[in-house]
Amino acid sequence: MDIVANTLLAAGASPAMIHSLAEIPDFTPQAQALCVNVGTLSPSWVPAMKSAAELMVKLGKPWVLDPVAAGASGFRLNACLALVGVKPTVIRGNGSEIIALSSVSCSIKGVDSAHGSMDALEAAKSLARASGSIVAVSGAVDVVTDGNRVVAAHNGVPMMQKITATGCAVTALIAAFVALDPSHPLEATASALSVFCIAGELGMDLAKGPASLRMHLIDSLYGLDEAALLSRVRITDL
Ligand SMILES: Nc1ncnc2c1ncn2[C@@H]1O[C@H](COP(=O)(O)OP(=O)(O)OP(=O)(O)O)[C@@H](O)[C@H]1O
Ligand SMILES: Cc1ncsc1CCO
Ligand SMILES: [Mg+2]
Repeated sequence: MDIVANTLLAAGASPAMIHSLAEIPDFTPQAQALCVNVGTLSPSWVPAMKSAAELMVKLGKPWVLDPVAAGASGFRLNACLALVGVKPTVIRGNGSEIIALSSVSCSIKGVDSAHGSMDALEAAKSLARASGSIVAVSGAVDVVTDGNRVVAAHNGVPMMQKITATGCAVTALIAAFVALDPSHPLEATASALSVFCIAGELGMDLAKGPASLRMHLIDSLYGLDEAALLSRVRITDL
């Protein structure tokens, strides 16, 4: 929750971390986008997540799902599948999570991925077609698809995997980007992944290891300007 909220603040967005079902009717209509993250899921949170997602759909606003460790337990997988049924605008996971959600058999080793993003490309396309969501798979190359078109975002550094919840943070950043451009969710998703990964590259130039990268990534995101972005961004069609 810390790195997610601070990533959003550094990017100029305004985070609010909400769990209680009692607050959904008052709070959700004020949000321009919703990010649902099942990382530390407990049973009482599931109705709040579903209710918030349903309200966003009713209001015609975007919502984004991070299916953390989706295949690691039946409880998580069922909760994630129920949330996919509420039509997320975007689903962003690592390779193992997208493969699990797409019902292709796979082995899970916890919240980290045992699969590269390219291993999950076909799973991502079929999940996008079945759900109607944009599906993004993070990894050395981030892939984003609507089920037909596939784009790849090539920025980032491997050390980002050594900071917990960089994936969660970039999912929240995707929600912020989709809020600004709701009619282009694929482009907004690829852009958010690129921006976050370029901040990682700039941060890595100053970092000594994961803890200082975490700090420098957030500082670099805060200070990122158009010139640095345009000189580094690498998004291609696949
Ligand atoms: N090998 C890599 N090279 C470059 N960038 C990477 C690499 N691996 C991950 N990233 C970037 O790190 C960020 C987190 O992606 P990752 O796939 O590790 O998410 P995740 O497994 O869901 O992480 P978490 O569960 O800790 O939140 C993404 O922005 C991704 O682009
Ligand atoms: C380590 C961890 N456990 C539950 S959520 C989370 C953050 C990375 O997804
Ligand atoms: Mg994750």
